[in-house]
Amino acid sequence: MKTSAGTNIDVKICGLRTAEAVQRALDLGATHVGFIFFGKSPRNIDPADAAELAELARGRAKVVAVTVNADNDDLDEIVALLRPDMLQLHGSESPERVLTVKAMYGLPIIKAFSVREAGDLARIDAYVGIADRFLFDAKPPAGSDLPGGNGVSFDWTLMHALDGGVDYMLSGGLNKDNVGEAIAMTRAAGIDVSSGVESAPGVKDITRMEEFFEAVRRATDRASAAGSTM
Ligand SMILES: O=C(O)c1ccccc1N[C@@H]1O[C@H](COP(=O)(O)O)[C@@H](O)[C@H]1O
Repeated sequence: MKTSAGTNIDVKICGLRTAEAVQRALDLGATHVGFIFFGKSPRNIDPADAAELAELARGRAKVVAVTVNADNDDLDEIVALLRPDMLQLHGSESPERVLTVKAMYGLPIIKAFSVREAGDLARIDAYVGIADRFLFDAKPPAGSDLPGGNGVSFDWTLMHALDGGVDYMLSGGLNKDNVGEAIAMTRAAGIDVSSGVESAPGVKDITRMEEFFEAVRRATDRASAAGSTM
């Protein structure tokens, strides 16, 4: 998303399920639109339905298929129908599995990692040069069925320990009230939100999306006024 100050930050709106929400996300400046293929999620969508929605985004934003430890049959169906620009692997996929999936479809991979403490970041080492982008999300709360989309944040100061060259998106409990602080604190190249722009699980709220983008715009403008190279 290009801000009024001319800076760039990627904004991914995840878990879209209606044409209205996709259209509004695009109009507001989403750079990535995410579709969730995980049966336990309230945002789960049938690949054929997602494919229809993806046509609205084609050429305007990157279409991202979000999967969790998906097998080849499921991935084949999702990729064939959706024709995503990127795959987000949000489970416990090994580096070898990421390499295999990347080779199978020739698509860039966003590999998600759940973070609670500093040691969790070391897990990315094995994926450097394999995953195209990292995504840091909070660890799910105890008892949750979902590896993501839980609306919980983690300690963003942990990101300060990352090598400056690591290209990553930040997610986990972002909303209009905290996204500015998250951007200022981490200088993430992209942010990703799902439940923080919903009125109920799986139901995107247009006003909340507008407020979210406005908060991102304010934060990036502040960062650019302060001389950040964001
Ligand atoms: O959103 C989901 O339901 C979901 C399900 C399974 C894997 C990932 C999922 N979403 C991802 O979770 C994070 C953060 O979500 P939230 O903003 O805290 O609700 C985000 O990266 C989504 O892509």
